[in-house]
Amino acid sequence: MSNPLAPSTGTPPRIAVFTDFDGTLVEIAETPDGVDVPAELTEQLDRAIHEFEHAFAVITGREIADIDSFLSPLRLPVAGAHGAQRRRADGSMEPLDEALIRQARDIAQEMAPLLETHPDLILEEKEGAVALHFRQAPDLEDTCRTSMEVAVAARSDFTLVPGKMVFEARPKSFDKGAALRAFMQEEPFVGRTPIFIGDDTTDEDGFLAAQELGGIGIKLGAGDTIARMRIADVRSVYALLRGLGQIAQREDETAAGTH
Ligand SMILES: O=P(O)(O)OC[C@H]1O[C@H](O[C@H]2O[C@H](CO)[C@@H](O)[C@H](O)[C@H]2O)[C@H](O)[C@@H](O)[C@@H]1O
Repeated sequence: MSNPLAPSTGTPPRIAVFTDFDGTLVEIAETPDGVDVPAELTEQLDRAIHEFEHAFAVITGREIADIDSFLSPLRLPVAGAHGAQRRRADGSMEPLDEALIRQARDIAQEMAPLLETHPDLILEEKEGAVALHFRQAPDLEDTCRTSMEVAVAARSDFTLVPGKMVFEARPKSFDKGAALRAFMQEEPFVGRTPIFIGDDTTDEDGFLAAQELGGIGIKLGAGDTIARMRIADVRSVYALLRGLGQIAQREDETAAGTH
């Protein structure tokens, strides 16, 4: 597939757009529940869905239910819990192995004593994944890492991924790259050129998958990355989505002869 931003001599490739959520569509907040979702964002995404002919999905560490709640009334295709959960564009769910759900629950339970001792820590128990947040207690970073390492080491199906002031346990068989590849095999994504936008280390798998499929990874902010493009911040993501949406719509109108 060709680079969607390169000069094209024929019909421009249609794009499929994938974005991370926290730190990409919304600014990082002090707590997982504390994020501010501006009305401008849901309006922008509502437009984007139509401009990208529904080839738009969120790929996130959050649970799908969280994304639905934050972006209500939108119900987008979403890969949640780092891909362990996946809702396709037709609304159907990819089933998740019960054993993985159970193991994630067990990891969460093993963190209970730590939470009792340190109430500033926040635990998110997700379907198939667990996040232990230490943003309110940065001194406990090493304690959190060790506790999660021990829990994950006892379960060969799981791996530990560090995020922004958080340690997350997720199944080894899922990551954001695998989620992007799964979407790309389905309508309306199939045959399009993927663009993945993200800000965090867990987004690197998404950048790699997008680029291996002929598309582009776009990283927000500083830090090492394999993404081929970089933009500054969340506001730039809104501007990028607006611009890409306008181009996609204009190309459709031109192809339909209405321009
Ligand atoms: O893949 P993402 O969409 O980037 O989700 C990654 C994790 O994001 C959330 O935690 C992060 O954002 C919180 C709110 O801004 C912040 O308080 C926390 O310190 C960050 O780590 C979310 O709570 C996790 O479940 C996601 O996995």
